[in-house]
Amino acid sequence: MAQLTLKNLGKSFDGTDVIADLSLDVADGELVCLLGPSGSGKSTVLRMVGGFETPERGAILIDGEDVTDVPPEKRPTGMVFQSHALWSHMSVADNVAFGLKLRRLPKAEIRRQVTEALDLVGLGDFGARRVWQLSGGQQQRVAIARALVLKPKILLLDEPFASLDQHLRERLREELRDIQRRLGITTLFVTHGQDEALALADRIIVLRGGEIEQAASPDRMYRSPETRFVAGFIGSMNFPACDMRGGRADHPLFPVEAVVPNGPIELAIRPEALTVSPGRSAGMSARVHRQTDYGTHLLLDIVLEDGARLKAMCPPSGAFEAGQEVGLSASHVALFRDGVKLAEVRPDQRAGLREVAHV
Ligand SMILES: Nc1ncnc2c1ncn2[C@@H]1O[C@H](COP(=O)(O)OP(=O)(O)OP(=O)(O)O)[C@@H](O)[C@H]1O
Repeated sequence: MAQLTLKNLGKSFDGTDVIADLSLDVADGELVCLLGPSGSGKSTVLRMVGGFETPERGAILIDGEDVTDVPPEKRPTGMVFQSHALWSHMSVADNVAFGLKLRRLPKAEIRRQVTEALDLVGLGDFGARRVWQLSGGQQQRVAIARALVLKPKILLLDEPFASLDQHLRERLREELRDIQRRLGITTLFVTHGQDEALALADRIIVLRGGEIEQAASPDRMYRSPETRFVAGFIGSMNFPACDMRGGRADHPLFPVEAVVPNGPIELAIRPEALTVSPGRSAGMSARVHRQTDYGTHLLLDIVLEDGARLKAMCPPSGAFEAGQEVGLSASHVALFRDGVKLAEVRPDQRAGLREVAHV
């Protein structure tokens, strides 16, 4: 199918750099999610790839061919927007057929391709309906069919499911993933939902202030965030602070040995990496402040003696009471200083935690 290359892209609005110098390779058939907070430049990157914004610097290549100055309608890209921009008075089939008509394909061929595209998104029987007669999820499926019917080399989606309720969003996400795999189409998907990115992507690109903060598989992004920003942005994370002295973090609950220069650090601990047991911790008192039952797990809000708050995930069977004193231990801790990861440590039977990976 197709490979996408972004080379040193730069874009500013009103004299302010929104994208400073962004380079990215998307492999043939890969689904890449651009993830980041509002205003981080995700849509701007996508719109530049689609030809709706012009970069001031850099180049966009599709299969090695420079398309930077090619207008959107001539690019081998198909775009799906959050607001699907369908013509509500027209039939579903006519909406999907629109681009093919512009290409002046024979009528019978248009009908065949429209049917094929609607079948692909599970709307084979809906061709004659008016768009306004469809649900939000069905309308978004039509928008995807309309993009795919033109057989683009690259599929671009800008928060396509953001306006749908959670169940529908999850279903459409799975359907899109199936379609994308079946077609093997190279895809760039913009979202600010980390769960969406974790569920969909082959690779996640976290954008922050128009720059790539980290690029990694969902698994790696979750298990081994490289920066404090990514650690806090993806999933839930506790960040108890302490000092590093003589190769030892002096946190009373989470003593960590690591080759890290002395000075203040933050320990990054996932709620599911904390083990909570009844009784008092050796180093410092910790009490359950609140317990929320999510069915699949309990989420404990724990207050430490020094006032710090931690979230801990427990099996649904291990209920605690508010105010109960508990013991805590961590199975995986990363050390951050000035926003950057210094080391990652896992437990050791002899001495609590010791360093296993030094970054
Ligand atoms: N046409 C425009 N004119 C002026 N500023 C713009 C324009 N488009 C985007 N911007 C600015 O560029 C920055 C990046 O915007 P962009 O829409 O790419 O971010 P985003 O990460 O997609 O955010 P969101 O998740 O809110 O859609 C923002 O500060 C935005 O205000």
